[in-house]
Amino acid sequence: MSAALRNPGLRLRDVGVTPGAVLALVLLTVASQLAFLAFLLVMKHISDGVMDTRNGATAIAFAGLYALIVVMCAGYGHLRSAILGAIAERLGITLQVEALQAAVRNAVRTDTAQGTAVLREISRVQSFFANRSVLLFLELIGAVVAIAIMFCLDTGLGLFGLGGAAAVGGLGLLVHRVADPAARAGARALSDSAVELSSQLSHPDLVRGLGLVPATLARWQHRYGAALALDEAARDRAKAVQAIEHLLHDLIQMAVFVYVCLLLFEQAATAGMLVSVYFLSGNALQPFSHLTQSWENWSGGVAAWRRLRRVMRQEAAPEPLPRDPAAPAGLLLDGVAFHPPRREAPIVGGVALHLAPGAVCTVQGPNGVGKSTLMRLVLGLLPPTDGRVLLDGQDTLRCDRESLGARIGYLPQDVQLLDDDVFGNIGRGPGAAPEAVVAAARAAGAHEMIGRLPLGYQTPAGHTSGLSAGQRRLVGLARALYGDPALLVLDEPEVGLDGSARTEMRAAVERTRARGGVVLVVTHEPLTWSDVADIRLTLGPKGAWEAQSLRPGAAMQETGLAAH
Ligand SMILES: Nc1ncnc2c1ncn2[C@@H]1O[C@H](COP(=O)(O)OP(=O)(O)OP(=O)(O)O)[C@@H](O)[C@H]1O
Repeated sequence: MSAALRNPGLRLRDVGVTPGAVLALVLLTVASQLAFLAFLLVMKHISDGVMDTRNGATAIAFAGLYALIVVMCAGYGHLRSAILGAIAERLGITLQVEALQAAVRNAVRTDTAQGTAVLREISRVQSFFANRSVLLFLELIGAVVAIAIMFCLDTGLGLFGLGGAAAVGGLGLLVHRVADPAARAGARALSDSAVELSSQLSHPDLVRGLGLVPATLARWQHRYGAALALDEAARDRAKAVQAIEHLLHDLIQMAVFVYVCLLLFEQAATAGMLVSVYFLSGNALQPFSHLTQSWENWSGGVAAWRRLRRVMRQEAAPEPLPRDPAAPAGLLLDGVAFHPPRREAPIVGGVALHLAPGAVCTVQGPNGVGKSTLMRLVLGLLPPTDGRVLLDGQDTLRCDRESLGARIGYLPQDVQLLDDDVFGNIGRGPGAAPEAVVAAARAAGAHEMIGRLPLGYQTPAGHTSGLSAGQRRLVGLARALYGDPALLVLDEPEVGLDGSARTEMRAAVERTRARGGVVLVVTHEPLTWSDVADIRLTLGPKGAWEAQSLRPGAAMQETGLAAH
């Protein structure tokens, strides 16, 4: 597809990672490091000067200074978290709508549910920003400064700091190598067992009706038990290695302490230095003990961000095209083809057909031949691999979706009603004019049925509403007819409807034709529509198609008559 893209690329700046925010984070980290160094100086002065002079007022003043520095450090930390939290929130808000649309386009284009992975990527990037790992590099700078100060104080001390950081970092890497695969396997097994159970529970009638409950539960309990054991073993292993990590950390700090004690005995150090170096070594080691985990979060966050950018670039909304003034009125299928990658033959093979205003066309063919796919191409939900579809000259793919949506009525094969009441479903959202909703319901033959519902038009219609399949179909048809659409697409509309509902539906199609709308009906029952239809489009395997005029003078493009 060569459509120009509306979204050429997602930049970090668009989601709140502005130079100002980055500068604020750097300054806050530098400020908290300086506050930490000030804290060390205070500790040194209390230990060296005040202890010797035993001046109570100075001790109280230093204690006040100490409290101030602690409060400042907490304040800096809080501000940093607030900035990161705001970035994460803005990222979610900015991306959610566009990413959801990209996910839907991806799901329609690839015919898979992989599009939803986009939403997972967003929360992965969000949690990366909300997490301290994002500050890894800034904290490492703090640790390097701490080691440099240790070197300045004493070369041996510096070597202790450097060696300790390497040892803690190395152990962290080892811990990660040992504990991480097990933790992942445990988490995956738990999530798989939950997915399995919920997929079984989404067909409760089938599971209960066929007496599958005990077998389902036994299977799930077995899987869940195994997953739980795996998860617990991984946790135990992680706890054990974490304890070793803490021990090493404490041992290194203790070794530093003993080393400075020895310097103290040789009068090469002071008591103040002893206290300060203890804290300094903690600061030097701390980022290294989380290094592997933080690095993992970094690479995971960056990879998720890259995948997100790729999908959003690939699935960007096509740039709307202006109306083609040369195109005839009605619906024009201009050599529409769909040949997905990795399929030997096309599913839709270059259909060329013009349906003038007021034409009714039935679409038929064996199961799985591509009828619904053709309807999705017509509605602009699926980008064709070749050709285009124009409704009154407007490309149905490269268009403003909202204004085109208002000109289209679509009853899919599997009617989905939204989690709203009957009124909101027919009126396609809140704020619809009541007369237009009732007119659409009457046109669909659904008004009487809705009147018999306990809450009438206010009856909830979502998937837990308890409406019967036929009732849902009638509400779906009323939604399709709402606003007198210029194009009405009905995908196997007769399924599940009784005789009188079918008669109403045919009448609705005839009324649409009479007011100049184009109607496409996918059907396995051509006889039901034979006296209403003007044109018959028959699809065959490997993209073959044939269009046939059923009435003399029915509007159809000549080239559309050729069988491929
Ligand atoms: N986006 C897509 N990518 C790849 N293959 C697709 C895509 N959409 C549909 N298909 C495949 O095209 C084939 C035709 O499916 P379609 O639902 O259009 O058939 P149909 O004629 O409507 O069938 P039925 O009469 O059973 O409803 C199926 O094998 C389907 O998996």
